[in-house]
Amino acid sequence: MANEICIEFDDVVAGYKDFMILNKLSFRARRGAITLLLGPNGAGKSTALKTLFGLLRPRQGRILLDGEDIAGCDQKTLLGKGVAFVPQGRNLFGQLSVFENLELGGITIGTRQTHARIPEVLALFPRVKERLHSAASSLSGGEQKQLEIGRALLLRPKVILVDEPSIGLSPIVVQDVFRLLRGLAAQGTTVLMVEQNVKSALKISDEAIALESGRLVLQCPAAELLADPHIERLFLGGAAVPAATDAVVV
Ligand SMILES: Nc1ncnc2c1ncn2[C@@H]1O[C@H](COP(=O)(O)OP(=O)(O)OP(=O)(O)O)[C@@H](O)[C@H]1O
Repeated sequence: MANEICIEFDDVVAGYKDFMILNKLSFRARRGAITLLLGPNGAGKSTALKTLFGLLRPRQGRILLDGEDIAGCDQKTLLGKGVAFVPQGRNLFGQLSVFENLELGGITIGTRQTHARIPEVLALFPRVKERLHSAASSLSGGEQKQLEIGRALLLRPKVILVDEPSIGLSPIVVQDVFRLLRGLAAQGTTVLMVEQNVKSALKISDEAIALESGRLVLQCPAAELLADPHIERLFLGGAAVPAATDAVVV
């Protein structure tokens, strides 16, 4: 199971209006692993997640989920297939309570099932649980991010897409969020993450994928990239590729 491919991008071209951001992007992500998307600003990392979640329709190429082409499916269909997305920034209904936000996360599975699953999600987040009837906006930034992830987990997704979860969080809280993602992966959830906090994210990731101008420039084990003394160069917009020994350089 550890080496099964869960997600595959195969020559995906996608963008906004006539401006293509992903230029024949191909990569694979293993089931139960954390795959980290890296690269300079504007490389297309968030666009890759959005395209996978059906927010952009690919102009070309295939996106396979467990071997099935899901390119162009809408979000409801994707949620039904077990794909959840935690976008960048704040995505809660601030005036609604924690509980009400969780209820909205279960809209596709019905009230009964949602209510049955809320306790299992809250068990992961004791601090959020204590604030169940408070307005979501009154939670700390870290608690809000945990609630967003919890809302996504209500659907018991097999794939979770997480875009820059550490933004605005203190280093300790970031570690909590990362530990949670690590725990989900250990239970078999496939995690695809974009994160600017590169070194911390590599420490909890299994695989690193670097994009540049919407193309794959490097795929290698996260630990190898972390050990590379030239790692910084990848994130300063240059085309430099570190000399990780097992790296697949495209
Ligand atoms: N809604 C949009 N309409 C038009 N262009 C967009 C839109 N969203 C993103 N872009 C452009 O697409 C390019 C890739 O953006 P994307 O957010 O995927 O990059 P990224 O690799 O995630 O970068 P960052 O690290 O800065 O978040 C950028 O040039 C961006 O300006």
